[in-house]
Amino acid sequence: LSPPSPVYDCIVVGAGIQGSCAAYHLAKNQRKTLLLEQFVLPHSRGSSHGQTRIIRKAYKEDFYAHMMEESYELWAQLEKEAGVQLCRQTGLLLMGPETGKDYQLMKDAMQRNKLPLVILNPEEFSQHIPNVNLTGGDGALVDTTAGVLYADRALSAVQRLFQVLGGVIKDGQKVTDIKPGPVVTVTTAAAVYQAKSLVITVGTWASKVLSPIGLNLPLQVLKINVCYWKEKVAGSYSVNRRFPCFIQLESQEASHDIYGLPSNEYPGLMKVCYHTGSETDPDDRDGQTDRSDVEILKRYVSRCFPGLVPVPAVVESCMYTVTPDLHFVLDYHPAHRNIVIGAGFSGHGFKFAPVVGKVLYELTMGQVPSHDLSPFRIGRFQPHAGSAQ
Ligand SMILES: Cc1cc2nc3c(=O)[nH]c(=O)nc-3n(C[C@H](O)[C@H](O)[C@H](O)COP(=O)(O)OP(=O)(O)OC[C@H]3O[C@@H](n4cnc5c(N)ncnc54)[C@H](O)[C@@H]3O)c2cc1C
Ligand SMILES: O=C(O)[C@@H]1CCCC=N1
Repeated sequence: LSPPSPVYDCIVVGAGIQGSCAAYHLAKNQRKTLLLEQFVLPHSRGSSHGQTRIIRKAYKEDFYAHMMEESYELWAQLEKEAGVQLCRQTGLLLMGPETGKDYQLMKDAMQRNKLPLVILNPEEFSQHIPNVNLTGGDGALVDTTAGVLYADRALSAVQRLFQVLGGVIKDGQKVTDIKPGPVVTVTTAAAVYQAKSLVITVGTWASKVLSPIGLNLPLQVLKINVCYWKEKVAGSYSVNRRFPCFIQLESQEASHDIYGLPSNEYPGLMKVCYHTGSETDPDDRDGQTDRSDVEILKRYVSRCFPGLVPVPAVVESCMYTVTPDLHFVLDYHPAHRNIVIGAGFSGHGFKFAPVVGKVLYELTMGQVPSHDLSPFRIGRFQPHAGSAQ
């Protein structure tokens, strides 16, 4: 007979970057914590895999800019604790119609928040960034604080730190049942676990996990084709030459943003992606084969990045979980205050993970969260539901 499982202070379901960061903060604050993951780690079936993500303070909403102030500090602390480099500063080039709403809002917010930025006029642009064609009428600015986050490395570093702090990870254990109560009971195929509180951070599986416990959120799951493009001259868009990350707003080709990161993980290949995709079931991601976004990217790359071969050399897959307003969900379950949810990261959540982990920990402890969580409340979808302060 195996000994009964202990009652944990907290169980975190889902070991992507958000759940792993929440687990890390719990363990750091002496909470006896279990992190459950359905797949054997590491895996590439969710949203946190792949080698790179953009980190930036350039946001049109002040609340994101404020959260990023702390997130940068927490990433630096994690780098120190883990003894590995997780961020590399390259700057972020933002391009978009000078008179367009998004470009103006972003520029205004950066100036309002006194973020370091450099505005480039067309002459300065072609002098400093000769291998990109700036569209006529587009403004260009650089968020100099921005750069590349090493995603896979960050995820394994956080999970390792969590274990060093005494946390327990059980992978290959899909949670199949959650019984709410003062002590929450969580069932996997292998075992039954109990905890005083539960954090649910299951990425694109959120609807599947939350609806059996009475919560239906308006989340859409999108498959993203992650495209890498070959440099005609190897190294011309390389991180080693400090080529910046970029975001293109309102391009001629696309109704959604296009973004890219310098060549890095696959030398000679630059990552350029479309910030949307086609709806999918997370358990059948590879069954979604729509590539209309790649056609949009080919036209954009051909026009604006003349130093790249305008056909992707590598296409990988990832998924977004998108809310109607593109803001996250960080809140208590409306009916169970000891169940805390982090979901709907809408394709831009990685850079916030240390601060998301911290506020999920604070909600679990019933503490006043260190950031205003009103933009992230479940009640914005369900006006009568209760929510975080
Ligand atoms: C192509 C792409 C580019 C992106 N670019 C950026 C960027 O530049 N900057 C940025 O900040 N963000 C970016 N993002 C967004 C960012 O990567 C995500 O917001 C973040 O990774 C979401 O993490 P998560 O932990 O919520 O989800 P996930 O990483 O998917 O983690 C959820 C985990 O829960 C597990 N799980 C699910 N159901 C169960 C269950 N029943 N039992 C046990 N475990 C379960 C899953 O297997 C998974 O491991 C990008 C995302 C993609 C896809
Ligand atoms: O979050 C980010 O910075 C990137 C780039 C813009 C679109 C989504 N992810």
